[in-house]
Amino acid sequence: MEAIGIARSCCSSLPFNYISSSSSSSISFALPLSQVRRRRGWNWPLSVKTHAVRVGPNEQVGGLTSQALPQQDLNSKKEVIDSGTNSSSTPKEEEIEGIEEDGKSECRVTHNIVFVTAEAAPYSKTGGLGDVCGSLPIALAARGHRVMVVSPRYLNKVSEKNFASVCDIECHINVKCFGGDHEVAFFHEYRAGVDWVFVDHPSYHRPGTPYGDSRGAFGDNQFRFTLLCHAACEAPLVLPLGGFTYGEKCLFLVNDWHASLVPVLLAAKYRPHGVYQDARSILVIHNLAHQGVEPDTTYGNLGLPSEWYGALEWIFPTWARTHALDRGKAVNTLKGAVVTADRILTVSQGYSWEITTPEGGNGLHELLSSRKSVLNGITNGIDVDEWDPASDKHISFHYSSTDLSGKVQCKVALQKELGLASRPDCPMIGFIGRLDYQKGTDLIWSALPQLLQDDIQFVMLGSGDPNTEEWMRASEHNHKDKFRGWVGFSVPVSHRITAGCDILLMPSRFEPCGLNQLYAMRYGTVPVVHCTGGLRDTVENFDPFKNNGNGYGTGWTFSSLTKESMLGALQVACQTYRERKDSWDGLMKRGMMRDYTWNKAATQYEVVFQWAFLDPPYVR
Ligand SMILES: Nc1ncnc2c1ncn2[C@@H]1O[C@H](COP(=O)(O)OP(=O)(O)O[C@H]2O[C@H](CO)[C@@H](O)[C@H](O)[C@H]2O)[C@@H](O)[C@H]1O
Repeated sequence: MEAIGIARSCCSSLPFNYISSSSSSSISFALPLSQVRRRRGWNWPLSVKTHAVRVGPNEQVGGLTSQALPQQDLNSKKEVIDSGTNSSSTPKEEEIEGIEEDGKSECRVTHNIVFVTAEAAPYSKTGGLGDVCGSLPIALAARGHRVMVVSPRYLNKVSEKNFASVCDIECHINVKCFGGDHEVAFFHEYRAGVDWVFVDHPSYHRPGTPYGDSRGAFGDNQFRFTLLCHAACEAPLVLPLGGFTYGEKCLFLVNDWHASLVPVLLAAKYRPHGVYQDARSILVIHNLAHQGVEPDTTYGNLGLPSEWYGALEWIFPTWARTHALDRGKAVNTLKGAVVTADRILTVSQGYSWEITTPEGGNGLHELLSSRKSVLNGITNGIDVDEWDPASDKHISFHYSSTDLSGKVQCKVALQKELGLASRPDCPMIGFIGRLDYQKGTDLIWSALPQLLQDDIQFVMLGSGDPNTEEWMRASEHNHKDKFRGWVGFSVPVSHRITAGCDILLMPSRFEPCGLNQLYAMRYGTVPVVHCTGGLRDTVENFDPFKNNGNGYGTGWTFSSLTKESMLGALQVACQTYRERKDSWDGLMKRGMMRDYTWNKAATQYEVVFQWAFLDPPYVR
């Protein structure tokens, strides 16, 4: 094990690779963030005033090393931070983009990165989390980082084939939680430069999605994802992937509540014993609406020391309690990560602000606001190979921004597939997504009768809320000539809808980033979206007069979230489609020509990685 020194007080202790900061006004240099953290008044004792610091060079065991930042990099980094931040603000995305030029090729400072996630496509996917954790690791590996993704090995009849090339590496560990020892095994595949590691346990082998089945969420999800987190903490220490472990100096990227115990475990279980002193963790929030909240009596099951209860403690407000004797006491897994992670990221900049407001914070806005100094947003990229209209294997005709002729052929093929009249000139609107309150499908439900009075075709693909599924089936029955409701989950159909439609509708109540509007724009399908979160950040509202009358924008954003404003935006979009072909062409082409690559986002992640290593890790 490497040399670790336990330290001096916060104020004086800086890891050896810090540069002098006495004249800096930047918070990152003037005040170690762990100290800022301690001043926020969170609900546990603040008495521990020391933390571990590295006292010597930290050689890695693995092949690619996490190096100490070269002095020259630190200087340029300092400039980036100092130039755009005042003493209390978070570095902005523009600043993150400011050093993007540097990152076009391979990254100069590489890390051992461990993604922890409940989903990673193509092995498992119920939504955007799977997409992101299936692509971003590959983009980071291509830039020189050593990357591992740790996720459960879900086996149901449908998903088994997704894990066909994954091998048992015959490494078993016992996880102590839920009152016993639970043996988990590790499976592995090295693909696209990434170590895909799967945690195997009988609780991951059952019909349904990763989270539930037709009867609702699985009752033991807290147990299943507790296992995942414990196993993910062990993986870098015990798995000799390619002959070498990742070792202790790694960077955990923990995604959503399912992975949120990882930073708590690092702080509560490992660091007090001298392990993972040089590791960092970044919480990536894809959706704050799900926080992994369970009764407080379950805390003892999590394998955490009792004195860390405060990190997860969660008291429901009075109005949210179920009866007079309900004291509202719970444990909130995501909150634990918000408290203990070294940095926090969301999947768009707009959403990173929204979650600090009472409207968007799902009860965590005050805590998140208190961590603004380590909170950033980076807009997701997309897998531009999987989603490429010029080569997509799921569509019969191909096209590009320079030759759009295949697009209308895709539309006619889709109309045929769905049994709708083949009408190349009829505006075709699509919706793809989870049938969930978040996605605003209730708005579509209430607006459909009015919408279908117009001469349009409308196709919805989705699964989720049973009532909405039933409504989709009934609407298809009642509007056979205009509406199709495809209930289920089908990636090929989602590609064909994205290619075949003219307009993609996304009336999301909130949208941390949103991927479908990005796919749509890449396919020349014009998004009409509620102006929120990542939708606001990524869809530029159409203005025919801007740009010397040549037009500006890639779609329509409507606000407020009402049936009327949504119908209004759709009406304008359909009218433009019918009457302004030149404007429509401009909208399509501008959307198709944008840069959606993960490489762009990956360079921004790298800046945040550097910031994470500039501060000492979280210790209580
Ligand atoms: N029935 C179906 N059949 C086939 N494919 C389907 C489908 N339903 C959904 N999909 C696919 O699942 C993905 C959903 O992407 P979203 O961005 O809408 O993610 P979601 O809300 O799940 O995730 C959260 O995480 C992502 C990633 O960070 C954020 O973009 C988002 O805002 C946040 O809510 C897309 O690839 C979509 O095509």
